[in-house]
Amino acid sequence: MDATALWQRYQDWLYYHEGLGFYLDISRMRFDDAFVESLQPKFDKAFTDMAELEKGAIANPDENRMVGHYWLRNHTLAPTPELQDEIVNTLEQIEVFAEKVKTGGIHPPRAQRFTDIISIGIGGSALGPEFVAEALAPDFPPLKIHFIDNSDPAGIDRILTHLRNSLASTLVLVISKSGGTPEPRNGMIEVKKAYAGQNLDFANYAVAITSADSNLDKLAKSEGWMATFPMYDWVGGRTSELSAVGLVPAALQDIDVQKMLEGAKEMDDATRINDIKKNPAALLALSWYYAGNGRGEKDMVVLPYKDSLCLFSRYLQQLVMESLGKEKDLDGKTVYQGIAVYGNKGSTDQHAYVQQLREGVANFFATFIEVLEDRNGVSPEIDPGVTSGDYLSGFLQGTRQALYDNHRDSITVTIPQVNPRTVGALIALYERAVGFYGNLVNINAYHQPGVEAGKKAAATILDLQKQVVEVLQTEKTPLSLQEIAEKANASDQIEPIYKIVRHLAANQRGVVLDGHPGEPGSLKVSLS
Ligand SMILES: O=P(O)(O)OC[C@H]1O[C@](O)(CO)[C@@H](O)[C@@H]1O
Repeated sequence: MDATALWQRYQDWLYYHEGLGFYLDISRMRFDDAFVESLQPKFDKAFTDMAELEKGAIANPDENRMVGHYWLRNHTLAPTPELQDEIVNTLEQIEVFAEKVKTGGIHPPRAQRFTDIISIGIGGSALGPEFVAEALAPDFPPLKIHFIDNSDPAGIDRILTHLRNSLASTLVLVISKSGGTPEPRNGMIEVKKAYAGQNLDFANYAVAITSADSNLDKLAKSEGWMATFPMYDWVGGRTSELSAVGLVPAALQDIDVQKMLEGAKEMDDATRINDIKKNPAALLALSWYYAGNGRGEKDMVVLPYKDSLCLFSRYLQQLVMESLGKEKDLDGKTVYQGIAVYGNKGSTDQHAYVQQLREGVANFFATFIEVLEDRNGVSPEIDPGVTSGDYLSGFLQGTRQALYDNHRDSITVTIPQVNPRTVGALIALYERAVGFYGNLVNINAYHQPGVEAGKKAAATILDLQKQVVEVLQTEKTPLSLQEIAEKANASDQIEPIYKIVRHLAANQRGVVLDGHPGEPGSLKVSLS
């Protein structure tokens, strides 16, 4: 296509949202009108199903749940007065609590103010708050946030070491919808021990965000934690950023949560329009479908050209891949659906993997996220008449062009500024696009059965570890791996047993390995 035709295509397909100053450009996706027409029936169904979902239909049939994250930013849409009240009341509670903490009305026993937050959670209970903190927290927030989002002891130590002199003024958020996920539980227990180590009563510092009656909820209530905020069963973890999960940490950092909700609501309104061309989420879903033939054949590379948005790709990784990565479709047919997502930020990635994008295997489509405002204030000139922001903008245009010239498609999302409204809008846009795409390919985008398999396997390993230790305690003489396996009634588990004892031996857990490390079969295992 020549430059004139491309310019025309750009104008024909450009979506612009006036209220948000938001643009979506899908002109560099090479679909034609016939393709759009062919998807129209699928979109008709997607629009109808989405409307039903918003009215409270059981859109997550496997878990028998409603899917209501859209109600969080417009409570009047929630299907019952009780739900509507709950949404309004929780938001009010969050704002009142955050204000009191920030102004010292609620303060720790031995300090005038809370200065820091440790936020403990994983997956949807971490990625949104991490993304939003990076994107929107002021340079000098009233409370500085630190995240424990794993069961990595060294990672936990790092945070606790940084905070060892300010633990007495650090508020702990424990975020877990189910209240039973092992990683946040481990983090919470370790952090609790650190407080006890400084003679601080953890309950005076801890806040739970979880579902009613979960183990975490019960613990928080029985120990009299500072506060608890609810997670609802109709909000999935990966769409929970605009529930208490994201709003509590955001409000504590002085991020305008009302504006985030406002931006999301405006985007929700825009993505409720039943016309593909006038609906930015439909345009995204259409582009994804086109790129990967509705089978996820191409990866989504997300390139925000703004440092503060660098966690957007990680956030989207869960939203897209946990939602769309499914073995079975809604009819029980094996489909192996999904779209792989990765990315970091431009132009940094130009000096990392863009080489492959431009010239290597063409198994992706790019999404550029462009921010019109370079910085708050005037930029100095780097060269006569040129700023670093001009460079960044040029790099984006250049990479987009270079990819297109080599038959690599791209989408460009443009926002005027990184602010609470535009971030709320981006979150809402992708939530809806994922919902539409799930519908187009006929999968349940709201469950995650695959994650359970890994969790069960991990639990089995921990049970096996207990058995192995019992065998070693009973036997008292060095044993081969084979002997341990037989005595533990786990003859088919020699390799996991080897990994268990090697890990214990590496961590001063009283296990000794004799023999050549490179020949695991020769090892004798005993307790020291
Ligand atoms: O908030 P929870 O219940 O601790 O779950 C954390 C994450 O674990 C998952 O259930 C599975 O990884 C995610 O969907 C969720 O965001």
